[in-house]
Amino acid sequence: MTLLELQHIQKSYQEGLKSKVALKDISFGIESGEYVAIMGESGAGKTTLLNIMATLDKPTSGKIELNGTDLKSLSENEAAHFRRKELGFVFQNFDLLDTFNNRDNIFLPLVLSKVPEKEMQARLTGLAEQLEITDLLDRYPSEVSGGQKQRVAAARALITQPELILADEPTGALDSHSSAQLLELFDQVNQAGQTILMVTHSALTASYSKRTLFIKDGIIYHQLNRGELSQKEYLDKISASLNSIINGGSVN
Ligand SMILES: Nc1ncnc2c1ncn2[C@@H]1O[C@H](COP(=O)(O)OP(=O)(O)OP(=O)(O)O)[C@@H](O)[C@H]1O
Repeated sequence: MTLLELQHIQKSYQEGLKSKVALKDISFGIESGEYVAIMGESGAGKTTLLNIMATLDKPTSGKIELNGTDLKSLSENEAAHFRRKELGFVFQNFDLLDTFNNRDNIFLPLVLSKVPEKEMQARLTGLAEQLEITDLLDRYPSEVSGGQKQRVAAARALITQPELILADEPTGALDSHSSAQLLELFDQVNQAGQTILMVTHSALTASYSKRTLFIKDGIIYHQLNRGELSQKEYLDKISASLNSIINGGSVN
């Protein structure tokens, strides 16, 4: 079943009198249960694309549907409701609230959805252990490191068990041990049926996905499927594609 469908997405930003094209013509579909990475050079339009899929921004033209809902037609209120219900965000700017401790930050989306406290606690225990944040739950976001904040934010995104997880550089602030843990957790939730779409600069992070899309010049320039490849073989292919794309060579 197609979960997310983008057709001829174009996005321009107004810069004074000039208009700058960030996305020229993007079309692709994501099936329910897929695990997709999006790569591309700095400025290629990855965050722009993610923001459009997250209903935080609207395309200038083109069609985008999630589970049959036309995301372009949602009002601000409808978009907020939609995000809470359907999406889990693991974004770079964490967005944790400093007036709540980490536990309450993680619980916040469940409180908004009126999930009983016992159920909230049950969901948190395993997640916190896997992300190694159990000892940090009583602290405030300002009292933990950038990498720890990122793991708290990941717990907050995963605890709602959203159908679609959108991640922007999910391992950006993490050391290699924490990165591997988060990516293993992503693997598990993906195997349990949740769909993941992540933007990353890291070929290693992308090698955990099942499919990698490369953006260049505002279009999907190339894509790779992991298929039966080992993670190492897939990583080598991603790195080779990235090199060719950056150096202007051909990709295969
Ligand atoms: N609000 C904005 N106003 C004007 N231009 C913007 C805006 N946001 C992004 N851009 C431009 O659109 C292009 C794509 O930006 P975007 O942030 O999507 O790239 P990216 O691939 O995520 O880059 P990075 O890897 O560095 O985060 C860039 O040229 C950027 O300068």
